[in-house]
Amino acid sequence: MPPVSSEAGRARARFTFLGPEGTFTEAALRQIPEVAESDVTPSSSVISALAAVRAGDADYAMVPIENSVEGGVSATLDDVASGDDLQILAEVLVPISFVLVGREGIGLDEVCRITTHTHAWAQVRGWADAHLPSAEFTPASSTAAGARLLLPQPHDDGTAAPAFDAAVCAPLVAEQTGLPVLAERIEDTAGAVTRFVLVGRPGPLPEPTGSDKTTLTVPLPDDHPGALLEILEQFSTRGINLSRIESRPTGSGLGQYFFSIDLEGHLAEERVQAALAALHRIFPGVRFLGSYPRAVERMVKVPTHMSDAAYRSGREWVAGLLQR
Ligand SMILES: O=C(O)C(=O)Cc1ccccc1
Repeated sequence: MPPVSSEAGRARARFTFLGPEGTFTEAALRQIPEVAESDVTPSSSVISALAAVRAGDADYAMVPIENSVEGGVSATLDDVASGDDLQILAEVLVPISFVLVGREGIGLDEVCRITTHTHAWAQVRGWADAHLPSAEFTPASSTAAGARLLLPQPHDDGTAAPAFDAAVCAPLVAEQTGLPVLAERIEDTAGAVTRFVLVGRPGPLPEPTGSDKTTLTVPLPDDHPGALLEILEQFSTRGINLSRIESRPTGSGLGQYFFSIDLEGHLAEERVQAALAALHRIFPGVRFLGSYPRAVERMVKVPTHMSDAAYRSGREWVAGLLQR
């Protein structure tokens, strides 16, 4: 990422994340070296974390964007697609494994009410169907927030039972809270990975590394036949590979969609600039959400005729023709 910057006059950068302490998002944030020297404050939702950045109450927010099993995190994809512009500065991958923690004194066979984040539930549903078929699920704002609902609440006199019997969360949360672990490694798919992004306000781009991604959203006009094909053509004719493309409803009516796209390349590259300029010509609502290094390095192989040198030489040739 570019050098971490804080608002004028403030010495330390301010980071926020989908909290509370112990979420997978916090594990992602702790992978950013600059965080050790910065102020870190949890947010209670993805939307409030991004709102804090937009309002200038935080400089950066870490939020989940995509899971290898469950797909896109709609709260993030939708929020960055509208409102004041934001910019992705880095991506982080976190391997995901879940435990089931219980409220004090409960056994696995007594669990009737489970809470966790919807993305966690989607990844343990098979295990829950097999082991706790009649348990009822209630969504929580995050895995760690769900687990904390099993602790005696500050206003309790100790007689009220928690509203839930068990929660699905990271093993770290069991250590942090002392909640008993009822079952371990309960994910249905071993090796699941969640991708998180560090988001700031628009500013300088991270330097190109040759192993970069660029994220965009493209709203689809409903009177534009072949729109998807036209979007894809801008990338394919310039040899640009897409690593993610998904459609999301805009929320403004049935049939209104935008595409959320990750492509392999950096805005500093001529072929990416050319594709974006063409997209903007056809779909003026296109939104640039940042160019940043891939978490796992994979150098992009650019065909010779799509290289910066080839673009430059084409431009110079045309300029020469005009000067004859
Ligand atoms: O709730 C969390 O801990 C999160 O960070 C969101 C999430 C939930 C499930 C898998 C990955 C991330």
